[in-house]
Amino acid sequence: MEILTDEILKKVIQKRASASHKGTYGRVLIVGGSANFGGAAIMNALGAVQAGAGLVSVATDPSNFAALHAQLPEAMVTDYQQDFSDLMAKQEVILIGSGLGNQLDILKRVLERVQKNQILILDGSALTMLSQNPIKLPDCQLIMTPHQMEWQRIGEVPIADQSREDANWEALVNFQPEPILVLKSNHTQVYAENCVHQLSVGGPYQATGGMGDTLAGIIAGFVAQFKPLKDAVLAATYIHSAIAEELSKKAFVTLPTTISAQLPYYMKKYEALQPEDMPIKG
Ligand SMILES: NC(=O)C1=CN([C@@H]2O[C@H](COP(=O)(O)OP(=O)(O)OC[C@H]3O[C@@H](n4cnc5c(N)ncnc54)[C@H](OP(=O)(O)O)[C@@H]3O)[C@@H](O)[C@H]2O)[C@@H](O)CC1
Ligand SMILES: Nc1ncnc2c1ncn2[C@@H]1O[C@H](COP(=O)(O)OP(=O)(O)O)[C@@H](O)[C@H]1O
Ligand SMILES: [Mg+2]
Repeated sequence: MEILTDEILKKVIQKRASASHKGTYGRVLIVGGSANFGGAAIMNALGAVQAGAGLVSVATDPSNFAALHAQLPEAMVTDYQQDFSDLMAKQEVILIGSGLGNQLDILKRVLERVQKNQILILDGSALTMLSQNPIKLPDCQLIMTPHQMEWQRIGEVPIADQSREDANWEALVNFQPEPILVLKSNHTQVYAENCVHQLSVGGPYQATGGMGDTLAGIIAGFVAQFKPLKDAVLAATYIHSAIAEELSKKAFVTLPTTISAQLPYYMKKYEALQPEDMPIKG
C-alpha cells in the first residue's frame, strides 16, 4: 500500500500551453440530478469546471436548469429524458449517477452508447442501480467511486471486510473491464493497476452531503485534462481532501462548494513544479 502525498499533484498538474483552447482540456458530460437531488449534479459540475475541464455539459431534470445556470453559467444543460446521444458522442468523459435516483432507463441508455475511447465514471445511484440489476458494463475506461455502503452493494464486500485489500481485489476481478476503484471512507483508498493508494489527508470536517458528488466532478475534470488516467484519478482524490484539510485549519466544516471554489488557487501552486521540487509553503 502506498500513501498519497502532494508529489502526485506535482507530477500531474501541468502548466497550460499558450497554443491551446477549451477543447484541449476535455469535454465532460454529467448525467445526474433528479428533481429532488439537483444539487448533486450541480456539485459534480462545480468540481469539474473549477478543476479546469474545458467544456462541461449536464444532462439533468429540467427543474434544475435555472439553479445550475445561476450557480455556474459555464455549464451547458440538456434534458436527460430526451435523446442526448449526439452530445454523448462528443465527450471524452461521462460521469453518471450522482443524485440520479432510481432511473434505470437513463442508466441503460447511457451505458449502451459509451464508446471504447471514452472514460466512464460511475457514482452514487448508478452504482446502486448496477447492484440491483444485471447490466453489462461498457468496454471503456471505467472508474467507480462508491462509499462503503455502495461498495457493499455492488462489490458484495461487507463493510467490516473492506479494510482487507485482498477482499477488495477479489471483488474487483468480477468487473469487466476492471475499473479503477475509489473506495471512499475516512481512509479513502484507490485500487488501480495492482496497487492500493491511501489518502493521508482529510477528516470528519468533510462529512457533509455532496462531498462525494464534488469528488466525482473533480475526478472528471482531472481525467479530462491530465494523463495517465490512474495518476489523474489519484491527484483528484488527493486534492479534494487536501483542500478540505487546509480549510479545516480555520473552518469547523469544509463545505463541498467551498472546496470546489478553492481548486483553481490550490492547483496554481503546482503548475510549474515537478516531483522532488521544494515543498510548498503557505
Ligand atoms: N444535495 C444532493 O442533491 C445530494 C444528493 N445525494 C445523492 O443521493 C443519492 C443517495 O446517496 P446516499 O449516499 O445519500 O444514500 P445511500 O446510497 O443509500 O447510502 C447511505 C447509506 O449508506 C450507509 N453508509 C455506510 N457507510 C457509509 C459511508 N462511508 N458513507 C456514506 N454512507 C454510508 C449510511 O449509513 P447511515 O448514514 O444510516 O449510518 C446509509 O444507510 C446518490 O445519488 C447521491 O449522489 C447525496 O450525495 C447527498 C446530497
Ligand atoms: N470522517 C471522514 N474523514 C474523511 N473523509 C470523509 C469523512 N466522511 C466523509 N468523508 C469523505 O466525504 C466523501 C463522501 O462521499 P459520499 O458519501 O459519496 O457523499 P455524497 O454522496 O453525499 O456526495 C468521500 O470522499 C469521503 O471520503
Ligand atoms: Mg455519494
